Amino acid sequence: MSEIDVERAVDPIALFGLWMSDAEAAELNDPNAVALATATREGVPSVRMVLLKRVDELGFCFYTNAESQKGSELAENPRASMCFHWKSLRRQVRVSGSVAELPGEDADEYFHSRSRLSQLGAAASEQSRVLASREALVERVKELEREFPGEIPRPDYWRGYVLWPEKIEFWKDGEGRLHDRFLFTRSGGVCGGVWNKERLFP
Ligand SMILES: Cc1cc2nc3c(=O)[nH]c(=O)nc-3n(C[C@H](O)[C@H](O)[C@H](O)COP(=O)(O)O)c2cc1C
Repeated sequence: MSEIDVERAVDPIALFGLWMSDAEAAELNDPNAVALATATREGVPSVRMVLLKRVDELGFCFYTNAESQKGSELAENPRASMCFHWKSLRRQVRVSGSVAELPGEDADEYFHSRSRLSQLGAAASEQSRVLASREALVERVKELEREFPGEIPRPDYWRGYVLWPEKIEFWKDGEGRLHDRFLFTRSGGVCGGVWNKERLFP
């Protein structure tokens, strides 16, 4: 991707797609890994990695346990921020906005597209709660294997989320710390809207 493309870009979602393709070609693993920051109602922040599974007209989609720390925080404060860092490309993308749950059918489809082992692991995990021992987790997986020899039902707490971007910032390493930064800000309501683009000091 050339400099000119970043400078000329008017659609941040399309630009993100191009950068993600570059990352898929360049990164050793998990180019879709992203730091997801959430906060409590009082604004106490927390951050962890998740995998971005899709970007579409609704926004940036990921899947997790609704009863985890992030799930609880999103339930009480449905706003979040994401930060991608592709080391091999020396690029960063930050995204922030409001978060909504995806429909159950969407979560069903993705849950059942995963390997049986991943489905068992998700069903067995009371994510973010205290676990007495590793053996207890392995035993829980074995129980579920016996209970569900066929399809494993998606646990109700296993859900998809979509971050509706209000701001997307692209950062690209430059010589002598003269990095390029472009901030796209959406205006004009929750459906569609218009992107405004500004260059920022590095
Ligand atoms: C590269 C990477 C990708 C991850 N992807 C996910 C994911 O897609 N969904 C998820 O629930 N946890 C994922 N995790 C685990 C989370 O970082 C975290 O440990 C877990 O979700 C519990 O977070 P919480 O207690 O803040 O809710 C991933 C971890 C790493 C290192």
